[in-house]
Amino acid sequence: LAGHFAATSFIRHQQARQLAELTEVVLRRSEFAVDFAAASLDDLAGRGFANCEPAALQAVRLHVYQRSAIKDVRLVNPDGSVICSAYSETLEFDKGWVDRADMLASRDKKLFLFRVEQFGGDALGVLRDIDAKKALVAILGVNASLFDIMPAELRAHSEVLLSLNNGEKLGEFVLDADKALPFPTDVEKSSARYPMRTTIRVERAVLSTWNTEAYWPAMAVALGLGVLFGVLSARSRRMEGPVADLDRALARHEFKPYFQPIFDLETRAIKGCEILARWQREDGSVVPPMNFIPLAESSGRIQAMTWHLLERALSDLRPHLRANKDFKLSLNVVPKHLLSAGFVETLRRTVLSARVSTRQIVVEVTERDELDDLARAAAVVAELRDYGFRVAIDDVGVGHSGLSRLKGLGANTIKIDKFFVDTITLDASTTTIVEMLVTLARDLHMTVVAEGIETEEQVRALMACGVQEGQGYLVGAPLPVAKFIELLGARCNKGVGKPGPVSTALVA
Ligand SMILES: Nc1nc2c(ncn2[C@@H]2O[C@@H]3COP(=O)(O)O[C@H]4[C@@H](O)[C@H](n5cnc6c(=O)[nH]c(N)nc65)O[C@@H]4COP(=O)(O)O[C@H]3[C@H]2O)c(=O)[nH]1
Repeated sequence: LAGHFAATSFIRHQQARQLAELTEVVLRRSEFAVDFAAASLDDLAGRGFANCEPAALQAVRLHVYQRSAIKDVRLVNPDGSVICSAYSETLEFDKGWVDRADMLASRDKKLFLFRVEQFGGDALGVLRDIDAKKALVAILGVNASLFDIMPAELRAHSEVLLSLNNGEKLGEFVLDADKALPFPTDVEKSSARYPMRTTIRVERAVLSTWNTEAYWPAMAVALGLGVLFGVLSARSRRMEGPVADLDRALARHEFKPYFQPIFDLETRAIKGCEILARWQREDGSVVPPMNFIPLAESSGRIQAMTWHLLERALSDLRPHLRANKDFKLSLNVVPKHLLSAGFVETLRRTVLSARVSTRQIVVEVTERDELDDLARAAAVVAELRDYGFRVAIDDVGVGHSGLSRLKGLGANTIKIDKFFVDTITLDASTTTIVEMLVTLARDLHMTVVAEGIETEEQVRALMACGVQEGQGYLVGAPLPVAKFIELLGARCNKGVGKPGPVSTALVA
């Protein structure tokens, strides 16, 4: 009975977690769309197009044409009334245009959101103050496909909604709009940055069948856990702290750089690689980074580990880096380390003493944790770039920062998370997001790298969105140095320029 109870509550807990994650995804995508609109308006204002001159309006129309999510751009007075519109004919379709007083303020005090009713449908107005006399408004079609994320079993029994904090609906994904869901349960998340929230509404009855195939495994786990708990608690009394383990491993140089190729999607030429840490224990077992990076970070060991990995990687790949000056080596750096005193100087010294050009080193900063002090981070990025280093923002799209923050950072490259690559061939919503990212990257003169590419189909979909570089098992998993060099050699002998078949991929 205890096993049954544990298994059922495990499944309920899993379901609640999955629904909360899906709601979070919808919220992130919606924030992303607003970020995109705001960045587009900033770009127009920065280029001096916030006026009604025919040449400016023509430039704005071109801008709108290139961004399918943005339907129109208007110049407005401080009270919100329209001065002129990129597409003046759309003005007559407006069904009520709200005053400034009825627009909702964002955390960024120069950005307001409101609902626009157009063509009988809902759209989102994003107002950006330019100066005391004028503001720009982007009308954003909150594409229903942005929310097309529900698993197949739930699609017909759920709704995905986006609304403003005043309750007005901005967009929804519903299979049958005429049919209300019987006995729904709601999971809701509000944005911290924008006055809006997302809701996933699911028919309660389908939850009793969703994922219940996990019942017997969960039951087995529940029973097994009882035994394990006894064993573990006995063992933990004998165990030393895990931080001591880390220190010992550092002293014994057990942290090894593995290398994952970064390739040109069209030619499949290997343009560089990312260093990914592995802990190679004395007994030969290999521990993945997620099992020790968080601890290394919280215990302050991440800095020593990062420098060790870089030195080792530079020495492993020095002949290749010196022979091929276009080859780039990417290193993961956590925000805290990036902002620590002496980071740039130590990096420069380490790279120069290996006699490698700073131009070949890419500092990858993860965006998963919020970069609290954006101004300081931007100053460090500027200093790095002055010395010739390149800077990439990792995990874009799943992290905490908005695109406007990314823009302020001044990095060279955006890395699109595997999360988006996984679904790009499955749902239209991912394509919309990736297209937005690529457009924005192009505006900001940034390059885009997609992570976690496993299939040719994904390569084709990413290329169609304008992505040029990627990494993933399709060409190579993270490899120990000998295997990585073997892969580089095999590629050179084969000659690049033609897509490499999957058979040339190596696994660690
Ligand atoms: N299923 C699948 N997975 C793929 C594919 N291509 C790449 N991956 C995995 O995706 C992760 C990409 O690295 P990341 O986003 O930088 O994410 C990294 C990075 O954030 C962190 N990390 C790894 N090494 C270091 C390090 O030296 N320093 C720091 N600070 N973080 C590190 O740990 C994360 C996880 O690293 P890994 O486990 O090596 O996982 C790597 C890589 O092995 C694919 O086609 N399919």
